[in-house]
Amino acid sequence: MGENRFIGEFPKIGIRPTVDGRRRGVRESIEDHAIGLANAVAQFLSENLKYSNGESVQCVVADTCIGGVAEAAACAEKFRREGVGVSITVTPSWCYGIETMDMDPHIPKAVWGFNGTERPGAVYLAAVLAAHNHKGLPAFGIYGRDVQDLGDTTIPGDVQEKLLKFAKAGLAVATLRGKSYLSMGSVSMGIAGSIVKDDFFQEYLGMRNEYVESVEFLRRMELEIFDKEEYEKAYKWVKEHFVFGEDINEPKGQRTAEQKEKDLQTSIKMAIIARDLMIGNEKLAEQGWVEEACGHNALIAGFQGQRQWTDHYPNGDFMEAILNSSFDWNGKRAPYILATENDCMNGVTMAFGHLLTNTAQVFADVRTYWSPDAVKRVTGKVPTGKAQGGFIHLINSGPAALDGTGQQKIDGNPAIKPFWDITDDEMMACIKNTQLRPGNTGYFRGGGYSTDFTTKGDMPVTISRLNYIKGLGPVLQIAEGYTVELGDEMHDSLDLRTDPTWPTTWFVPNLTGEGAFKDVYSVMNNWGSNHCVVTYGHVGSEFMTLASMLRIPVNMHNVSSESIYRPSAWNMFGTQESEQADFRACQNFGPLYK
Ligand SMILES: C[C@H](O)[C@@H](O)[C@@H](O)C(=O)CO
Ligand SMILES: [Mn+2]
Repeated sequence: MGENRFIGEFPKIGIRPTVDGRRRGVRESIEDHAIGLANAVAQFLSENLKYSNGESVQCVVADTCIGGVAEAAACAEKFRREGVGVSITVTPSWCYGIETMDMDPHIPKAVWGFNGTERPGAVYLAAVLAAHNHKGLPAFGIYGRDVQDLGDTTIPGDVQEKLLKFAKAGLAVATLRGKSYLSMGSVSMGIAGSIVKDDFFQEYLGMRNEYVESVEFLRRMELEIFDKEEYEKAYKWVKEHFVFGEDINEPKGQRTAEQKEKDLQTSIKMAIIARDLMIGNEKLAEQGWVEEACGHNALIAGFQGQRQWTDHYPNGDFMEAILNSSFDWNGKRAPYILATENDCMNGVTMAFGHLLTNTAQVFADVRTYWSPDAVKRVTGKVPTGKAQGGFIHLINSGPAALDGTGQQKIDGNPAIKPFWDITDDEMMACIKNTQLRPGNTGYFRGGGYSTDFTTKGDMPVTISRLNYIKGLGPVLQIAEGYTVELGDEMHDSLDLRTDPTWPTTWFVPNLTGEGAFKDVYSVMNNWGSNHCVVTYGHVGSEFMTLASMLRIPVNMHNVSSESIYRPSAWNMFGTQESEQADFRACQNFGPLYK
């Protein structure tokens, strides 16, 4: 379908059928069932999961059943050769735990112990999970709720759910590994999130850090180190399809028509150059720029922008918005992950959301909690419906994907979809509902174009954010909720008090009445930084599964306890106060790549 932008292949899922190694009767009687289960899991996962380019996820099954150490080693060797990044062990029977288990410390692991009783698959499951815990190699247990008959290779619904949750998060872990975070510029406006903690990237994510100074954009523009044909195409596309909105600057702060035209051209060139910096472009090699053609293998990047760049050159808003979207002048394609203000912690959070859902992400400032009283004081009206307890204004110039307009649909409702499910009409609707507006020249003295839109209401979304705490390391916070619409009048009076050329999302978290989710105010009050990421869907539990694989504790969430899925070892740190147990488990096992 789409391209693979990165060096190497997408990680595969390795399936390991394990059996009791006793030949002359026992092994032979269960092998077919074990292989049948392994094939069923492989088929189920490749039918239901896609890589970020839209292709089906690939599974590899071990060449033989694994009854002992020699076969476990042969399987590990095959998995290494095949580029397996995630492993799932399946069995209907008793097997020998420490002789058959997957010992690779970096590969996320799950074990499905068949719930039958003719043979003791669940006994193995318990034994092998104990072995994983004993050895500090956390694994996810999968034990179906209802007993199945010997020989049955159907995958029950509850097992399917766990397989998918595990595999999605596991593939995200394996995809991040070996990729780069590319920092374009340095720290923006004193924002701590834009201090790139290389130890965090290396030890928690298995990623490399790369750095280019923003002056590289100037060099590439001046020496025309970009595909000029592509630039012409992009320029035409932008002029033809985007609505150009009003300039809200005071007349003396407005840029001239000539400057604005130049700003638009620069903005488009910046988008092409940033993408080339991230993933390379073979067209550059044809022009003799072979080094530049290679790119930085960057799955995530950040652009400092403010202030040195934006004080003199057009802002990065168009570049950030279009790269983070699921489409551009070349048509629909996976989003590139680009954080504004070089907030790498939000950039990583965006990558989590993208890899778990294959959708575009909305990067935003967590700007304002509007209480019902404050809304009444300012507008004379009280908010109603989902917004009645107040709401949070998410708004930042730049990096909100245009998919965040909410103009795509699932079952007739506003949604954000993987690029391969987006129709041409939906793509155009995202564009038509966005205005390119001359940036606020008080902030952006070098001009540029911000992307103004308002997110459709009633979308189930999850906001999240990784924070870095000295002495503790990274922690993740999550709030599931909904986007809301306020009606034109209320929207205008609240939005116009802010930076109205920026994209706005009105958000209401789901409340539990307790702790940080006591009310909307307390969610705002407990947010750990100036930024968050909006991901389509209620996917908090997917984030939590991923965080546990990376040993990142979750310090705040409103995910129901039944849908939380973590390695079995986590229960050994306490089954009642799961938040504290998570902290202790993460601390105990330490970063995945340390
Ligand atoms: C214009 C301002 O500097 C904004 O960019 C500011 O509100 C932020 O986004 C801070 O994260
Ligand atoms: Mn910001």
